[in-house]
Amino acid sequence: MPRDQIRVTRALLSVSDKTGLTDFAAALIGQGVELVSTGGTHRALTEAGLAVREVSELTRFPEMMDGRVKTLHPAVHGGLLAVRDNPEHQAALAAHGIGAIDLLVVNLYPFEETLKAGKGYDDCVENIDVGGPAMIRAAAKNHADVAVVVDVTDYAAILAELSAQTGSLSAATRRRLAQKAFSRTASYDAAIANWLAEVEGSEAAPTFRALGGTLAQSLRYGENPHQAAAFYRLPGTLRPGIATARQVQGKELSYNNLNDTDAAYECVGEFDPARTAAVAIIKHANPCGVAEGSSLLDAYERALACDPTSAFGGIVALNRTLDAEAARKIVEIFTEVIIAPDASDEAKAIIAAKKNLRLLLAGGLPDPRAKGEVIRTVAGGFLVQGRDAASVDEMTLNVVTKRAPSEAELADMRFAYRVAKHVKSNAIVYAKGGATVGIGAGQMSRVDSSITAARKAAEAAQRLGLTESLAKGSAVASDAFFPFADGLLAAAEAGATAVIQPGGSMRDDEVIKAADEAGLAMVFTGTRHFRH
Ligand SMILES: NC(=O)c1ncn([C@@H]2O[C@H](COP(=O)(O)O)[C@@H](O)[C@H]2O)c1NC=O
Repeated sequence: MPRDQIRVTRALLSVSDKTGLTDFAAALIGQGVELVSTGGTHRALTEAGLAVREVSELTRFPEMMDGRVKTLHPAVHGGLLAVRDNPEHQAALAAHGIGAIDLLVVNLYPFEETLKAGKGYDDCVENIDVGGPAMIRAAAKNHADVAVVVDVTDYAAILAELSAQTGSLSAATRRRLAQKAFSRTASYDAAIANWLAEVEGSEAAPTFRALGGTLAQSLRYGENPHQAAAFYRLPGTLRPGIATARQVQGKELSYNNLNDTDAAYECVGEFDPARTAAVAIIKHANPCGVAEGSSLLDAYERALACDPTSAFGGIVALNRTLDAEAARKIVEIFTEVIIAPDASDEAKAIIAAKKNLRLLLAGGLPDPRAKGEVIRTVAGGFLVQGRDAASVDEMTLNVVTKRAPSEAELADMRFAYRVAKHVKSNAIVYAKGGATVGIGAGQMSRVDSSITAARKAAEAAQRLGLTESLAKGSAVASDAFFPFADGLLAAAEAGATAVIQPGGSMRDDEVIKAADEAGLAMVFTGTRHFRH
């Protein structure tokens, strides 16, 4: 186990982000610490009137090759890696005139920021730090004798400890700093590896997978209060979504809010704002109402009508700039989160009256066709797959029944299939006139989802004082094939006249026959939209 206290007598500072640097360095000098630093850091410190040696004095080499080589030298790495109570290491230091370094302060070239700024290939390559991670890893390995600081937010705590412990840092602090240092270099390298994979187009299953992120938000708890949780942002994400959205107002977001808002925004992203206004209302990551409309207000009212009971306490996602009319209507019922590309000032003022209501502005809509990866953990591992970027607009719809769908039925089929992609399997969606009228989600049997969706459509009609179910004359979408005719017949009984499904069941013939007998028009897409 490392010695408990190490006295800090010499520090090497090499930082790209110079926030808080001069105050920190001045306080270190005040603690009697000798400072060494690299070019730009040295410049900043001397300009502030601080006494600091340049690293080239130690290495007896100038910085060269645009800074690609400045600290990659035994005079630096020997000073970081030497074990203090190892006589051979000490003899090597003495023989080569190398001084030990007790504290390393490094933050890296801003690779992630360069990526985020959308800079080109050459800029990204130039911002891959090599000497910094090498020093960080050396100091972190040798945490028995060396402390390594990689985060400017740690400066204050380090100074407090140095001053409380008369210039020393404890083993516990050094271990904590070493852990953070290795997490930093790992997430940095992950960002680089994933960027290259994106640029070059990676293999489907590379031997090694790097996953790295930066804390976006500590969360009070996870899905349940007894689960710890936090939200991490992947580096370089430019696609608008939950991780890039700006929270304008409202209570702190919870784990469930983040998960549900993600589902809501991905769903509403299916609807091109240049073509139509659209709203998705989500509960427990499933849509409970989705609609297009002549305006956001119209779309919201139609989405809400599908299942207002479930919509209570839901997440509302809109595909256009939130306007005052829609905002006024949305705040009439309890809503957890609203997410939109933007909001008018009037809409913001209306939402502001509800202090707890979270308003997130994402700056744009996620492109549902954009390639990307989705990752989920399983016990002891994680699963990686491409995002479901398939769109019904690009599918060939094969009419398999005697009756071909009408134009209106085709439009409803497409709408229903677009929504079904975002409903947990087994997914059944009834839609009419560009609005869902009944959704069955997450049932273990497809026929149960059909029945649930039909019940929802009947209840929606009752609420409106109508005698006929809203499913009457609707199109029904199924995310995967009907294995038997029963689910399809349940839909026909509920009043659907048109069916869209991938097809591909061993019993497709039976299902098609049942559809013909019920007078339905049915199309096969050939593409499944499972979502588990
Ligand atoms: N090549 C090297 O030997 C090297 N040593 C340190 N750096 C980085 O240079 C930056 C600081 O440079 P400056 O002090 O010149 O502003 C730090 O982000 C540090 O991680 C290096 N740069 C890149 O690899």
